[in-house]
Amino acid sequence: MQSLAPSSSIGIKSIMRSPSPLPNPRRRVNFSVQSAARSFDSNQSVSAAAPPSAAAGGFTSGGVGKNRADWQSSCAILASKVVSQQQNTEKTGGADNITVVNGHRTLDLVPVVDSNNLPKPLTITDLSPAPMHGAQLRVAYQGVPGAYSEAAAGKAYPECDAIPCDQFEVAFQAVELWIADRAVLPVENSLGGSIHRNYDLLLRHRLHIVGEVQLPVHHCLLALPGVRKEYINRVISHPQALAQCELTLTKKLGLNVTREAVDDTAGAAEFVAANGLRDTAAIASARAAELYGLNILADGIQDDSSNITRFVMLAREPIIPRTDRPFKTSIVFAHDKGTSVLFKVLSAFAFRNISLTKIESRPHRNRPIRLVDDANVGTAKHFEYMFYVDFEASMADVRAQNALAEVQEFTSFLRVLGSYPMDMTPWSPSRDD
Ligand SMILES: O=C(O)C(=O)C[C@]1(C(=O)O)C=C[C@@H](O)C=C1
Repeated sequence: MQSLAPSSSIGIKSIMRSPSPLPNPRRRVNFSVQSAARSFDSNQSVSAAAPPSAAAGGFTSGGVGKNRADWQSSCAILASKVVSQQQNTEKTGGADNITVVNGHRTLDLVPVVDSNNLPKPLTITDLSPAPMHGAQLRVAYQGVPGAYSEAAAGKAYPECDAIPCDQFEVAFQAVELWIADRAVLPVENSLGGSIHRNYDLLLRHRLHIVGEVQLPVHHCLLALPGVRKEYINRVISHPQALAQCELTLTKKLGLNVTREAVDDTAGAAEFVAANGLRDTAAIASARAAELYGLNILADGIQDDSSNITRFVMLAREPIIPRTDRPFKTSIVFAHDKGTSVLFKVLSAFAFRNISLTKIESRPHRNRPIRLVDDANVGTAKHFEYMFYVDFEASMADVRAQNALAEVQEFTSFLRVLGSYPMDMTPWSPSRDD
């Protein structure tokens, strides 16, 4: 269900799903482990790697989302229905197909969109029963069909059965509970920056990063057939997508209208279609336009042609790191003596000529603030952080092992989130630019 929520601090109103009910009791899962690869954590525990076949995760060819009907029936997915919204649209009394939108008369060409055939996102309440295991790799993503995350799942695992989830958290849990085999989740965008929620969830859950994919994100402005740009008084989409198109919307398209945030881009398209909103446009993919029967009013509306989102692939077990192709390793660490450790950690990589590709810091939830003196008396001195670092080396590389051994001496907490093949796909700008 969706309902209107108050404006966010950046002045974008959110259309959010109502709070999900509590999860069903979890099923405990057991799985065999092998001892080929190690991952460090704060307790110096060792977790094991999957065999290479599972590790590779199936980079095969084909389409996304086959056997959706099977998936739906076996999981009894709850349909998340959108609440009809009061529209700013008035129908003329007599003429059958004429609609007046914002004072403009237009032919009413609203198509009958039957999105019932599309898989509905998993919700937290769907997470108890594991469905029958088919041959295809089941890949959880956040959003509804037509979301960029679905495209990323298809790029990562071309033959996969893509499973929509209504929240990132649900995608994590779907893998943990064996409902899905992998999750593909966005972590950063070249224009909008990091998707912090997923950094926090990576720490809270015990999944391993087993790969990455970079997806060029090509946004379109979508509206119901017959609706023209002049009729639009609201644009809705995922907050990242709104941010990625802000300049184009205002400067190029002159759309100085209300923005509202929704859970994902394709969900915005579905919302416009399902509610017959003739005064609202959605920012989403061309595939979403096709799936929900919308027209593309403008194509390639991202502010920069190099609009790329990086997704990570998550699995229950790590892969065996290799050195015969470029690998990346992601770690997270903290130190109970504050941030001064950062320099030492970074130098452990610099001395070994290991390039860093990303540094991110997040608040340390268990220890948010550091106090002035050891007796814990006095005013707050500074915030405490968890640091996330990605570096260009495999855990099978001795340089990386030595660097991490050194890092472990400086830090009070260290966890390897994953060591995985880098996405080396050559990048080219979006179609129109
Ligand atoms: O809304 C979608 O379609 C998504 O897949 C989510 C998401 C994101 O979280 O950043 C992914 C890629 C784009 O950058 C915009 C939105």
